[in-house]
Amino acid sequence: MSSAAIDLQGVACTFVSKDAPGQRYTAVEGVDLQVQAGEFVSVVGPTGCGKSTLLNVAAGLLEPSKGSARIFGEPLTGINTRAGYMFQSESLMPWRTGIQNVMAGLQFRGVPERQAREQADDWLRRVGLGGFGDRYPHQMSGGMRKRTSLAQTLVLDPDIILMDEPFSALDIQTRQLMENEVLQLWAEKKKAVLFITHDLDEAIAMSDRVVVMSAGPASRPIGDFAIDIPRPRDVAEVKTTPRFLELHAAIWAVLRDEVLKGYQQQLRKVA
Ligand SMILES: Nc1ncnc2c1ncn2[C@@H]1O[C@H](COP(=O)(O)OP(=O)(O)OP(=O)(O)O)[C@@H](O)[C@H]1O
Repeated sequence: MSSAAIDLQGVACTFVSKDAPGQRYTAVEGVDLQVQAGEFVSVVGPTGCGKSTLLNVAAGLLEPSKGSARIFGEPLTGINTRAGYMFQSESLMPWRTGIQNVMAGLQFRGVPERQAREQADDWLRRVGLGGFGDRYPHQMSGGMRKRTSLAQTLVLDPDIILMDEPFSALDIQTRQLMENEVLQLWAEKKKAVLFITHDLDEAIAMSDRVVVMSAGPASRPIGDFAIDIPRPRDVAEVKTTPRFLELHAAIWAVLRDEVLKGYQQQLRKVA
């Protein structure tokens, strides 16, 4: 039996179609995807191919219509309690300060207030926000809110981190800083990461493996590339190396047609 951190076998997800409510739409089908403990895996693919759907399956937020999800060898039933999440959208509670946001998950788990505050304070410092814990989300920049979200996720010390385009709303400089910081924090603790992104450069720069999904319907992985660029990496610097460019060309050769198919489908939906 596989003891991968995440092991999706033969996963299919069928929804009632958003465009035609009487019909059903199979977003993903026949998906086998594993993330080993300590491995950083990115999933790329055309818009609407089912990347977030797979993440939701791994999170236990969505039960697959077919197939199975196992977490460290155990069948996943209900919410994946070994995982922490970071989504594209804001996850901070606007009525709580930064530190109160970071503490919330610990308090929910029954950690006493003082201990929770100490751990939250420590994580705020590690993400570069020491001394800013008393700010409310509306008093923070987009980058500070992301850092706070990162602290909120990591303070719970999850074995698996699920990230769905966490930095897409950030400007390019802040984004590169955050990507490097995530890599540094990941290198310290080596959690399993499943990272969803539209951005092939980001996927290659961050990951051990990049999985390419086909265009929908019934998307499935059609490419699986080991990223053999040495670590530690600086996400901006690696993009100029010959190996990065080779990998980029090889992956883009697979991804390009799917992106075009995905784009055509979007146009048909709009027409
Ligand atoms: N709850 C749902 N009900 C109906 N259709 C859904 C539901 N969730 C997802 N879908 C459809 O399944 C497909 C895959 O969606 P998903 O959000 O997983 O794609 P994605 O690859 O993450 O997209 P993007 O790259 O644009 O973020 C889309 O066509 C979407 O409309």
